[in-house]
Amino acid sequence: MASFQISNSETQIPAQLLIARITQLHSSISKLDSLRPSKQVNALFSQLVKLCILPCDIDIMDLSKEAQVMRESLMNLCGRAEGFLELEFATLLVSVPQPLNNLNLFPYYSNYVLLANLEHKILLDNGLVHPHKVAFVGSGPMPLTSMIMATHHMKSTNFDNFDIDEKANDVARKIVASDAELAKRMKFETHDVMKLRERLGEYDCIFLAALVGMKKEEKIKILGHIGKYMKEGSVLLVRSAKGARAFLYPVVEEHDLLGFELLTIFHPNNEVVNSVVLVRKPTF
Ligand SMILES: C[S@@+](CC[C@H](N)C(=O)[O-])C[C@H]1O[C@@H](n2cnc3c(N)ncnc32)[C@H](O)[C@@H]1O
Repeated sequence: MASFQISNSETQIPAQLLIARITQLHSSISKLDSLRPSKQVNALFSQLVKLCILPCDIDIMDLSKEAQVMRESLMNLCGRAEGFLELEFATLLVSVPQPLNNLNLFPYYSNYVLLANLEHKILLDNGLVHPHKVAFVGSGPMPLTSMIMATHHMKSTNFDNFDIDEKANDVARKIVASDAELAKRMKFETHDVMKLRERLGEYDCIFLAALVGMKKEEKIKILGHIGKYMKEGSVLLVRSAKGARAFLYPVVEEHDLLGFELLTIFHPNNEVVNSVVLVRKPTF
């Protein structure tokens, strides 16, 4: 297939052209020996992210079967690479003094700052002003959202971070430990979200990371499980994706959120990748 460069113009990119280019990148990424950070891996993924945030009128529901299979594979490759990137960077970070002063060196730090600002504004606009307790499910080795929220927006809130991966929690705990006040408010526990039950009823707000529940049926099961146990009147912030960004992350649609009151769905058009879906558990 001819290789072509897509200009960064603001005009819409034809969907077929974008899908062809993403398919090329998927083929290159699939052939990599490792997804751990390297010059080659980083270059391919940054090209992919740049493509997926271009203005393009693409609906993944209209994809061909072949393109749907490629998308599933690409999302998993991206999720694994993101995990490796976070683990490698977090491990490096805890080897230097004052790790919290160096978060901005993380490649996607500015995206997370923009995403946290957006998510905080959406929470404020929907009446969540000073939450006492917040849970972040799928916090990872680099819990940037919790840390940015706790230090910039919710300065007296307690964050319980849950991740299925003990290694992720160990290194995340070390990053935060360098700030005694923050460490008091930031806990990290190793649990599969599906094994959390009454605990989920303790929170005013629960964040569900985009990478928790990669397949549609898995995501719906997780949403139903959280909905069953979260306390009435509390809110759930679900990260989703739209358009070409859906080649990077799973899509959560309104009809996936049975039993919830939909408060807002926000789709970014800047360098932020995730869409933000905010729902509330109704009070009966
Ligand atoms: C790498 S982090 C990336 C978070 C990213 N910023 C996002 O919004 O998705 C995603 C984390 O979700 C965790 N995870 C995946 N499935 C999970 C589950 N069922 N329960 C708890 N954590 C899970 C993974 O271990 C991983 O560390």
